[in-house]
Amino acid sequence: MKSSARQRIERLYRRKVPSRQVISPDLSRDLARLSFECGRQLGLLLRRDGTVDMVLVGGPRSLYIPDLPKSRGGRGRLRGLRLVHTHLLGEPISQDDLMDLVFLRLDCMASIRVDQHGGATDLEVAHIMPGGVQDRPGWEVLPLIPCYESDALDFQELVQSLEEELDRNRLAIPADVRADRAILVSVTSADRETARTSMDELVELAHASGITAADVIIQRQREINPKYLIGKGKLSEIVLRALQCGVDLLIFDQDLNPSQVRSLTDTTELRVIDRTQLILDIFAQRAQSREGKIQVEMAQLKYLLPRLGMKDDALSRLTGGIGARGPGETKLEINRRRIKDRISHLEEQLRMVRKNRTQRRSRRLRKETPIISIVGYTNAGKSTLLNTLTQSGVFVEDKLFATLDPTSRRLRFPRDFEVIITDTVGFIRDLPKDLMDAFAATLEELDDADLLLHVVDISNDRFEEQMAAVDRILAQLELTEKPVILVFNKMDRVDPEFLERQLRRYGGVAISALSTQTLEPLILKMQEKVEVLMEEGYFSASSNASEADDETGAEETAGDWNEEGLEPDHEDPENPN
Ligand SMILES: Nc1nc2c(ncn2[C@@H]2O[C@H](COP(=O)(O)OP(=O)(O)OP(=O)(O)O)[C@@H](O)[C@H]2O)c(=O)[nH]1
Ligand SMILES: [Mg+2]
Repeated sequence: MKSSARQRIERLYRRKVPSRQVISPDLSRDLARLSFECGRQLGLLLRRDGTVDMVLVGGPRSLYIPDLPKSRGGRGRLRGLRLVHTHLLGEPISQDDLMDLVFLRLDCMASIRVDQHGGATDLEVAHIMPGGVQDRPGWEVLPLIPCYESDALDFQELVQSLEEELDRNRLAIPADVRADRAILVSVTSADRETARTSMDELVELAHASGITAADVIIQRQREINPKYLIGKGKLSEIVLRALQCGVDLLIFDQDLNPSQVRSLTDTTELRVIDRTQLILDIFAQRAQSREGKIQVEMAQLKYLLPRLGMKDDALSRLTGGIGARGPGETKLEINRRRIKDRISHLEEQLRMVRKNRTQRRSRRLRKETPIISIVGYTNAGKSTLLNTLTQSGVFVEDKLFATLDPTSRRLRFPRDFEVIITDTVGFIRDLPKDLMDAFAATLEELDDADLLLHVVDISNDRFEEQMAAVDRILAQLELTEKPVILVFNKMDRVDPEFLERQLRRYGGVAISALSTQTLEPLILKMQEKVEVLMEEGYFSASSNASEADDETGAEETAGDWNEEGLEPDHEDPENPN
């Protein structure tokens, strides 16, 4: 470019537009002329007060906007900058222009059409639509205005009404809810039904983490480009929705690799987390025991590690997690070295916690008390069942993952023998590999279980899928050899005929964990199973058991064995927990 042209372009920085105008007629004329002479698009990023923030020089057909500094105000706000640029071929506002309008949350995007003599003909202005109407684009392109009349459009009024409407949208939501809202996004090649199902679960997971879904966007595409994951057009829709809902958090149903997170956060300027991180967040909120907490922190750190080494700001957004519950406090604190040190420290602690537990457990094993463990998909009603069975105050809540730590209680059967019954954390489909360890640790107790109660929420439309997910995880944990009672819970919520059909098909017992009266068949079945196990000598491995056998002749009748064999335990004050 000639140096005279360069000088003239630089002088644009000194220009100022009256604050009521998008652009003044004389500045649009000068911009058109200069742009025509260099054969390049020129653009001005203008502040609200009409001063020039940045002068942009493009090619004949395009303009590249560099990274803008982080914007004020954050969510639900316009950036306070507008872009006015030239279109040398007299072309209308383009798709790219509209994308920039949305991604940069500009006050407005304007183009000056330049004719073949370098004259400024018309001004075209587009702005975001704060209202968000279904199936309508999130922007509006205003009718052309002749450039010499460009001062007729009241820019100040336009911006004010846009911001007012955005504020209204935002303020319509109570303040305490506002902070914890997100747009849930799924980008998938799966069929509609699968995508929907998975999304429903993500909504539930978000709920369990205390987050409301402001909107749900499912993008099905045949092929997924791993680099961009999602097309620019769709992404702009998401950014618009976020702006319209006053939300700054996106939760993806797919696991995102580090570079996907980076490119998404960079483009959208929103916080982006994936399903794994959401589950980790839930684990972090719910973990009670020392081991649970250690496991969750380890999983969080392991998730973080490969994501280090990206730009600082992206990292802080990443480690900020949902409510800054991530493991890191400040940017500086986080580096690979420290994280690795922390992980080995945690591993060491974990070894110690486990050793203690093994000792505790072997004490318990010697006592010969059968252990029954309740397993099942999350929200199936496991804790409720344990509660009702034992009248104990185990934490029950209508959220996914209400339980993260196994809770044990003693239960005395009608025939007066005792078992230990343990609750477990809910299983979930597609548990990410990295979470499997944390999850398995909370389930290690299951190794000791003599009998599993597989609780199924029969009132859930997808109970079969959930049963399969649980079976899969049991197989992964190598627990398939254990005897299982299939328990169809929430029978109060389904049609009796339907229930009958399922019972015929799968076997098992139906209950409503909420009501003690319905539990009898289950209790009888448990009793029966435990007795069978006892008859099979299931508990006679240790020396204690053979002593008991000698004294009571357990081989003859299980009843005798029950009456006397476990007697000492009834008074044993030791809490198995
Ligand atoms: N209608 C009905 N609701 C039930 C029944 N059993 C449990 N629920 C409800 O289901 C929800 C989940 O119960 P929980 O016992 O917390 O489920 P959970 O399997 O322990 O869940 P996680 O610990 O999160 O895996 C609660 O709102 C219970 O009140 C039932 O028999 N009938
Ligand atoms: Mg529970």
